[in-house]
Amino acid sequence: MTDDAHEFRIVRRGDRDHRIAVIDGPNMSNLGARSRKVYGDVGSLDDLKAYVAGFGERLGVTVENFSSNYEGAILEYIHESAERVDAYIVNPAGLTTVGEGVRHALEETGRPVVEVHFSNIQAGAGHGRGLGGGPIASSFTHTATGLTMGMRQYSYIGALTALVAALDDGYFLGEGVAGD
Ligand SMILES: O=C1C[C@@](O)(C(=O)O)C[C@@H](O)[C@@H]1O
Repeated sequence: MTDDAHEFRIVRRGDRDHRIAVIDGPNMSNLGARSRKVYGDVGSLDDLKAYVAGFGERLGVTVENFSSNYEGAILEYIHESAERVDAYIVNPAGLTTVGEGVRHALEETGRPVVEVHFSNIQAGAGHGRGLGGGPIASSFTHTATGLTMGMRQYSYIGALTALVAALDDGYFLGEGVAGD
């Protein structure tokens, strides 16, 4: 197969350069040294950031990466970025079950928020794409716009692609419902 066989063509219904913030929470800075079984072969958090930003470029949007091991730093980033970004993708990582402050800050931006995880955090113990120890309950999902998980780094690509389609779709984000 040629490289071309692995490319896919991107056709968007809009052409606006949306700005999408991708936030990685505590422990993601250690990505290169984490469990291969759960996190796959991404070499480092910087590699992940470059991969997601590069995909954003191909989609015609701007990806703004932010990561921190400190909850307060994540809160301050959300507060100061809310005016300029169109949507958030967040891997709450170590804050997944306890991140009420971050969840609330994201909710208060009024922007779409897609939660992402490498693993399927709801999978049972022994599931190939789960965390190993069995399911955990995210405190983010109940106010998120959407969720992608269980597909390692591709969860981010799924979130980004769906968000761009949604941002291009005036009905999705507006008051109206398609068909109104
Ligand atoms: O750090 C992480 C990463 C994670 O959010 C994931 O991407 O699968 C899953 C969380 O349970 C864990 O604490």
